[in-house]
Amino acid sequence: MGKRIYLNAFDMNTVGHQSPGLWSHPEDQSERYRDLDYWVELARLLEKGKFDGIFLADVLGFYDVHNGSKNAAVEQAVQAPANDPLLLISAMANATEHLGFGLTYSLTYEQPYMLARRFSTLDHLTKGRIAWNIVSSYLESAAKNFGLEGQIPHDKRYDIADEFLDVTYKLWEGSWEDDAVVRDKERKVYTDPSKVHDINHEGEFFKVPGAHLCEPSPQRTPVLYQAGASPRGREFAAKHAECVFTAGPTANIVKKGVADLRERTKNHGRNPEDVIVYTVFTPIVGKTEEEAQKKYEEIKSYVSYEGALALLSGWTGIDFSGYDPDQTLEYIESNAIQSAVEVFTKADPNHKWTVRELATFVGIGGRGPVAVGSPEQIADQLEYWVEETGVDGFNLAYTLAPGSFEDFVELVIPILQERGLVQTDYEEGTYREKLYGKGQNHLKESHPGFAYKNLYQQVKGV
Ligand SMILES: Cc1cc2nc3c(=O)[nH]c(=O)nc-3n(C[C@H](O)[C@H](O)[C@H](O)COP(=O)(O)O)c2cc1C
Repeated sequence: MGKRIYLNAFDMNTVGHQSPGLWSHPEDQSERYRDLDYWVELARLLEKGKFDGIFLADVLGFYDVHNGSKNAAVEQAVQAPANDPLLLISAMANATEHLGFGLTYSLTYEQPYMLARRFSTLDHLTKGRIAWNIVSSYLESAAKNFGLEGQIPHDKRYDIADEFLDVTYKLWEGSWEDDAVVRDKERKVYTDPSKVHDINHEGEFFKVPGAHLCEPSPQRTPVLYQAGASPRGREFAAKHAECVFTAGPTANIVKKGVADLRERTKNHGRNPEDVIVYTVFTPIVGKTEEEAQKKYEEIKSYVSYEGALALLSGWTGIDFSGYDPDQTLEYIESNAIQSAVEVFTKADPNHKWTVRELATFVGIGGRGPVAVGSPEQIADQLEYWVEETGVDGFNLAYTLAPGSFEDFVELVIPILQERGLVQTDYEEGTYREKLYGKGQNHLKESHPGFAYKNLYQQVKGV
């Protein structure tokens, strides 16, 4: 058996997600995002295919950089309209037993005290199957609607994020002792108050004097996802993340990013292999290669060029409307996703991307590769990417929802299972146990959040 490949379905509570224009394809049902049954059916399908998790992305504003307007994004449904992903999870969890839920929540527009409570609640309700995709947001339009003049500068967002995480670790790990809750009906004591500690946090950005409002949940700290890819972003990921997401057009580019991340992880005193790295990948599978190619050609004809530019402009912070389609992209410092500019400029000096090429590439599945082929060919490609780049798994983007996931579960999963590359059944237990092994409900000792475990208890004992 080769190395186990981890699989996440990559989705968002919106229309079309990573493939602008494809919502208009007759087979696409992503407009059913408004319908809870749609999500419940999807969760059941993914669990049938033994996916590790569903990763729900989120943004808090319109993609309005292109042409200085939100019109293209609104018209072409470029990650808009977008509903809140959190509210889908209870229903999906109730319909499944093992699937993990990766929920994106931006910390830039949230207080740590509130966010910690949301995730503890979800960890209880999912029986320990929740993960937090830590983002600090990249859209100017979001910042303005949360009352800011504009976005907080790129690297400062990560400084704030560092302190935010410290506060949440204190709440999740340090505030309630393991045996604080006794639920003793005879003595009429639910919780021993001497075992619930105020965290007394007073930092540069946050002040949280009190105790966590929730009792300890199965995982305490949710599984931590992160996708920062700029140097500062990778530093943050190397320190905090248990699962890291990356996206790049070629194996060589992704490989460099993975090696850099693992090196940084080591520098933080963590085992580089403790970080599970996923890259974005979009499969278009047919029963035969010809069928897949036909599907691909058809899918391509539904991609929206304007929509793809709107998406790309939002990610990079660059307005492409003034560019000639044959003009090449050069590196520009940006306050949005710096790595989105970098992978298409600096990362491969031998390849200059024209705007047209970029839009065509991004139009299907965003910033990751598209693989077209028979089930065996797709399985070969996944194996190749793992071997070539050092990633541990994939965030599989869809072209048509839920058809892409149905095809994958029906056609590709059995082959991957036969090759011993993906799980044929789930481990029991929490999401963290399913990723790291039995008994691993909580953060590993080498993780910075672990230091907060029993912190206040020790202080009291001094
Ligand atoms: C696979 C993947 C998924 C992402 N999902 C989100 C998301 O849902 N919401 C968000 O605001 N940012 C998302 N991002 C962006 C990153 O979290 C991060 O903000 C971005 O890469 C900017 O950081 P950087 O400049 O350090 O790369 C995602 C990135 C990747 C690679």
